[in-house]
Amino acid sequence: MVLADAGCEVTLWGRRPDIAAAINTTRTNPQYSSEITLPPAVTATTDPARAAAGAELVFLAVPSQSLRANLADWAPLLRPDAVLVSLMKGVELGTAKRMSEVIEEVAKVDRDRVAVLTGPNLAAEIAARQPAAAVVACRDEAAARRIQTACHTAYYRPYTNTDVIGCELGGAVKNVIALAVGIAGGMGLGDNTKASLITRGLAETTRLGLAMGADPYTFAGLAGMGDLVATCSSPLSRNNTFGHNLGRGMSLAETIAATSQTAEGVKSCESVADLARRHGVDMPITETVVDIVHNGKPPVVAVKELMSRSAKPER
Ligand SMILES: NC(=O)c1ccc[n+]([C@@H]2O[C@H](COP(=O)([O-])OP(=O)(O)OC[C@H]3O[C@@H](n4cnc5c(N)ncnc54)[C@H](O)[C@@H]3O)[C@@H](O)[C@H]2O)c1
Ligand SMILES: O=P(O)(O)OC[C@H](O)CO
Repeated sequence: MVLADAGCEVTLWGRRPDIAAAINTTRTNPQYSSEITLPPAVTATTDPARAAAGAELVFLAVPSQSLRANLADWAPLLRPDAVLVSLMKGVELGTAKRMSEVIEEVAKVDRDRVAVLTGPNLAAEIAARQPAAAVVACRDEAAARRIQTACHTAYYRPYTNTDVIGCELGGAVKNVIALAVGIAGGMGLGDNTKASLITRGLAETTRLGLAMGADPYTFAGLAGMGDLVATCSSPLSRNNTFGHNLGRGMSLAETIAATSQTAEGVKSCESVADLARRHGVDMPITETVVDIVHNGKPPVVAVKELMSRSAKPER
């Protein structure tokens, strides 16, 4: 919708023939965001060759853990000069790779042709065409500007940035922090607790970013603070809601059953913790989220442990 509103011809690939047919005939997706009428410039197909044919810009928006397998099928179909844009906010399990790294590796493209679009962009609000800003990150500034133009509308304001690592980490780690904030909210804890988690969450994100070569200023921008605030304060966030359900006592199985879309932080908390260990960075909130979500640690115990860590200077 954003790309079409900005003047692009868009071909949307999806797995399910019934949904693709519904989009083409009714201009709506009956499963997600059925209240939106898609612009006429959007058509849908289940044929990846048709979606890729001639596409100068390819926006990738499948759940992060499925990117490698999906892209392996699509890569041979892409135009050799296509620019690939990741909308995904996760880190691959096992390899601890960022999505742009997976794209470079699987599609065998130079990193100047891989970009990331991120920022405080809760889908339902974008779909309602409410004003929002975003960041297009690419090592090649000219490519970032092309993408910026391709998605700039009256309600969507993208900025460019060359710090791909920082922008990607901001997007992936905020999902983990949103789980922590959601858990706190579900436990009945208030705004001091949430603000402390958000701020210390940003501190551990920045520490990891510095260790990986990111620009620390990125974390004060839309990809860092901006997305963290949106995700940690909104009931529209899947990660925040997932955490809230855990915090109010639902089991992991019940919480997964109640979640219809991807909450990236659930898997990426493990890969972010892995990345932190590989870089020798301390990420106590991320480790706590792993313990609660995957190791069955009761949230009350986890809070006590976090609060009894040794006292230290703020930075
Ligand atoms: N929804 C948002 O508000 C939002 C905003 C910004 C970024 N993102 C990021 O975009 C990415 C996708 O999120 P989403 O909200 O669209 O998630 P989603 O769960 O709605 O999945 C996206 C699409 O991928 C399809 N899909 C699921 N598993 C698949 C698989 N194995 N292979 C192929 N297709 C599959 C789904 O049917 C759906 O159409 C995530 O990394 C998320 O963090 C989401
Ligand atoms: O619904 P979430 O938690 O995946 O967050 C959506 C977007 O990433 C917010 O920018």
